[in-house]
Formats: sequence, C-alpha cells, structure tokens
Amino acid sequence: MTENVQPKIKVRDLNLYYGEFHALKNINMDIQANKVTALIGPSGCGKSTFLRTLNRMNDLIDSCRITGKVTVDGQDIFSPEVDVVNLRKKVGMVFQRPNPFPMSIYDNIAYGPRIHGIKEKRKLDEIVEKSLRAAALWEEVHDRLKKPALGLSGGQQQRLCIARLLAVEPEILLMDEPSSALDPISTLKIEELMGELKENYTIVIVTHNMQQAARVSDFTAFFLTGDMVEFGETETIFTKPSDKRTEDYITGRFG
Ligand SMILES: Nc1ncnc2c1ncn2[C@@H]1O[C@H](COP(=O)(O)OP(=O)(O)OP(=O)(O)O)[C@@H](O)[C@H]1O
Repeated sequence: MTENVQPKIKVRDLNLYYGEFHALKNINMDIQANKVTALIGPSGCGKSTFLRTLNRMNDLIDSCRITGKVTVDGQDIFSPEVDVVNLRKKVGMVFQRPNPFPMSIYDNIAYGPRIHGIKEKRKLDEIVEKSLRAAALWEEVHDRLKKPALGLSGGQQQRLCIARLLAVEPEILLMDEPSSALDPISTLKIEELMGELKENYTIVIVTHNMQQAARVSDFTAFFLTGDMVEFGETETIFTKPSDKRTEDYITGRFG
C-alpha cells in the first residue's frame, strides 16, 4: 500500500549558525504524522539543535541565525504571523531531566490549562485524569494527586512531564533524550508509552541509545557534524544503510 500523506513537518534547506559556527547544514526532511522519528549521531552533531528548531526554542539564543524553511501542517513557522506561544503549545517538548514544578501532581498538570483560561474544577479534574491516563501514570498516582510532584520517582516524574505536556493538547511531541536519566524499567515504560502516544501524536526523539532508536522509531535520521547524512525507515537505516558513515556509526565503529 502506498501512503501518500502530507508530512506533518517539512524541513527545507535548513541552515543554522551559532555566530560563525555552522551547526546545521542544508537539512531537508519530511516528518510523518503519527510516527516516531529518531535523531541519532555522535555528541555535538546537531541533534538537539535540530529538535529545538522545530518549536523555535533556538529563538532564545542571541547568536543563533537560521536560513531555510520549516513548515508544520503547511505553515511556515518562521513567518512573522506565527505566535510562538501557540507554536510551542502545538509542538511541545520533553527534556532529558524530568523538570516537574515544585507543586502538587494535580497542579503540575492543571498549570497549562489554567494559563490558557480553564478555571472550572470539573473540567480541570477531567483534563488531569485524561492526561495522566494517556501518560500511563494514572494508576500509580490517582490517590495522591495533591502530593508534591517532586516526591515521585525519576521515571514517574518524566511521565508526569509528558502528562503536563499532553494537558495543553499538543500535536507534536519533541523528546530530547527523555530516558537518558532513567533506570532500565522506567526507560522501558517511556518506550512503551511512545508506542501508544504515536497513535495520536507525531513524535520526534533525540537518543544516544541506538537500541532505543531501533526499538521505538519508524524513521531515523543520522546526523554527523551538522550534516544529515542519511534519513529513512528505521529498519533500512539499521539493516542496509546506504552511507558508509551511517554503517560505521550504527555498528559502533565510532561515536
Ligand atoms: N547555544 C550555543 N551556542 C554556541 N554553540 C552551540 C550552542 N548550542 C550548541 N552549540 C554547538 O552546536 C553543535 C551542536 O550541538 P547540539 O547540542 O545540537 O549537538 P547534539 O548532537 O545534540 O549533542 P549531544 O548529543 O552531546 O547533546 C555543538 O558543536 C555545540 O557545541
């Protein structure tokens, strides 16, 4: 069956500079909806920089300059009409270290919806439950919602951060090494969760862990010193890469 769907994100001739330093070189990529796309490559190759470009987090860095085009659902994200707050609501991000707010589990999840004007308790209760269920955390925390989020384990905190993100109804989830600070069981839970979430969201993940990329992703992009060397279906990248540098990296010859 041939899929002929519009990519959720299109990246065209993207270049990014930190001052004089050319950190991303002419990147072109189509990111498909309801799939997991993994970004792999050795340290410093530009994976996080690329991920942060997708919701304009690099705007916060003064020396950063970008050329080229990124569209989300056909809309140019660098266009002056784009409201960055709305963009980041639609394209949310989970970081390497879980970063819950120092407040209750409930208030962490309700925080975003409250900012967006939802005040009614019944509605907030509903969002909190739905988000925690979607992040596979509800069963573990439903009887302690008013307890501090910082009392949760690292793995639970990371799923809480995912739930917090889901509460503002994003469409795209950017995950920057979301399990690198977690133990193997928590890592497995996050990986299982990604499999469930992709039914409703488009996921882009940076990972150092090649087994993880192979397990969770549908598509993989291999970066090297700011170039995107190869991009394709994960199975192909891991079994028959077309570039020798990809092969050397995935077989552990460097990086
Ligand atoms: N704010 C910044 N200012 C200047 N240079 C930066 C900045 N952020 C990143 N860089 C440089 O850009 C390059 C790409 O960094 P980036 O963090 O995107 O790589 P990465 O592949 O995610 O690395 P890692 O796997 O180690 O996190 C590196 O050489 C890095 O030193």
